[in-house]
Amino acid sequence: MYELRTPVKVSEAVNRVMNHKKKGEKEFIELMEAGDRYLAEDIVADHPIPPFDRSPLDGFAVRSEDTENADSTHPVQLEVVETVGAGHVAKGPVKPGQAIRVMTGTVMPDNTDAIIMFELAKEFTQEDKTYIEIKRPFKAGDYVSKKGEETKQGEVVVRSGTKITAGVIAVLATFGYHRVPVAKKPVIGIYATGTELLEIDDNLQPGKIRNSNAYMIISQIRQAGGEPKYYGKLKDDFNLCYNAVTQALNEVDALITTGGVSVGDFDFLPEIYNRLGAEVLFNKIAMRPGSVTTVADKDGKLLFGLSGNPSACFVGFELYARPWIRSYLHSGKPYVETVKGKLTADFPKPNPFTRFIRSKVEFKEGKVFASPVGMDKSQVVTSLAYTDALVAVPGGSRGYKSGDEVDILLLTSEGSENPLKDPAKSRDEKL
Ligand SMILES: Nc1nc2c(c(=O)[nH]1)N[C@H]1C(S)=C(S)[C@@H](COP(=O)(O)OP(=O)(O)OC[C@H]3O[C@@H](n4cnc5c(N)ncnc54)[C@H](O)[C@@H]3O)O[C@H]1N2
Ligand code: MOO
Ligand SMILES: [Mg+2]
Repeated sequence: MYELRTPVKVSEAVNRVMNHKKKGEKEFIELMEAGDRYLAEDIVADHPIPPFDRSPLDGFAVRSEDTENADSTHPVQLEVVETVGAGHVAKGPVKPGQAIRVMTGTVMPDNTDAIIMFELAKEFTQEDKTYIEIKRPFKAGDYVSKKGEETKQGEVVVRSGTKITAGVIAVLATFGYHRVPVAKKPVIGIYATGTELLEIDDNLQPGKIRNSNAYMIISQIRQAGGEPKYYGKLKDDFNLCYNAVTQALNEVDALITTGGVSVGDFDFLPEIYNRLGAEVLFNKIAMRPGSVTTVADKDGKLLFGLSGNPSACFVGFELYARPWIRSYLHSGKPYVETVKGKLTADFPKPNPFTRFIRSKVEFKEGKVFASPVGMDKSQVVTSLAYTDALVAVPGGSRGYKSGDEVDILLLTSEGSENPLKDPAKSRDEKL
């Protein structure tokens, strides 16, 4: 006899998982290794940017008051007394009637307050001295890049929980972070269960299939920012599975299993959670695929029991494991980002439960479009190759037509601060 399970809504299942979220510790790593990690501290400017008044152009640094009366009929001539490149500091202060030739990035010489770009100054030589002629006045501050105009000292420039992109790396380097405070990656164990599973280099045999889920999950964990620890595959044998799960739990921050979580005679995960005394957060979700997704907590460690069906396994990971991993990484945007967009094809199947249709997203002329990819069944693996979005359609709907507005979950976006909502029925379906 199998137990009757009570399905929870998708949003409720996400909530229950996130009620058990944990924040990873902080660790310091080399800047060169920090790409795609998550900041574990606010980055505060310990100096202004720019750190000094500087020239944003190749030109001449002048005292603006010397140019006050310049016009095309009464040009002003200034003697060029020095040439300074970026990285150098002018030797002396500029006296009335003098100018200094400076390159882009050079600190403003003392007494100068304006920059005249090369193109606006006529240069000439007279008796071994160089002069410039200017035919218009310049104001104090003209073309000067002011100290702190970009960032003031003490400003928070990047918030803790931000994913470290190339741009963040530039900021970290600017402020001298050769060691970067990042959130420690959660170690996520993976076990694939199923007597039918072959290694990927095995030839097919009657009744057997290759284990694709484990490798898919490893990749999903990496993309979410976690550290996968692959333990291999297990035959459907209760004691073998129970011991393996118990052992692995000692070594990981969370454990993902695939398969064996439904109501079949050889689906042992439910009894394993029971025997472990784990708190089962839910064991049925009102969604397809992935209705059997089960999550349990054993002494503060989460066990994600993902379905054996590849598409159900994929979706279960994205909806429940990914936000947990992202919040472990301190991400301020742990949830999957949802946008409104249009379906590009009919999806005539009625939906008793919320359905996540594997899709490919496109942005055209400022609008978002999602095209379902391939067969929409839990068992399917090949359509996953083209999936970068999920179209969420609500339970109880009659099916959808091309052009209908739907919720689109963007799997390659950094994420959202807003928890995933259950998709709402369209207005005409409610009538
Ligand atoms: N009587 C019922 N039967 C089933 C129900 C139900 O409610 N009542 N739910 C169905 C749904 S929905 C799903 S989803 C599956 C879930 O099954 P399990 O999570 O227990 O997974 P398995 O039984 O172990 O395998 C299912 C399927 O997936 C293949 N598989 C398993 N592991 C892998 C892997 N690592 N790589 C690739 N493919 C894998 C396996 O061979 C099976 O074909 O249960 C339904 N049944
Ligand atoms: O629980 Mo399922 O709907 O075939 O994945
Ligand atoms: Mg099963």
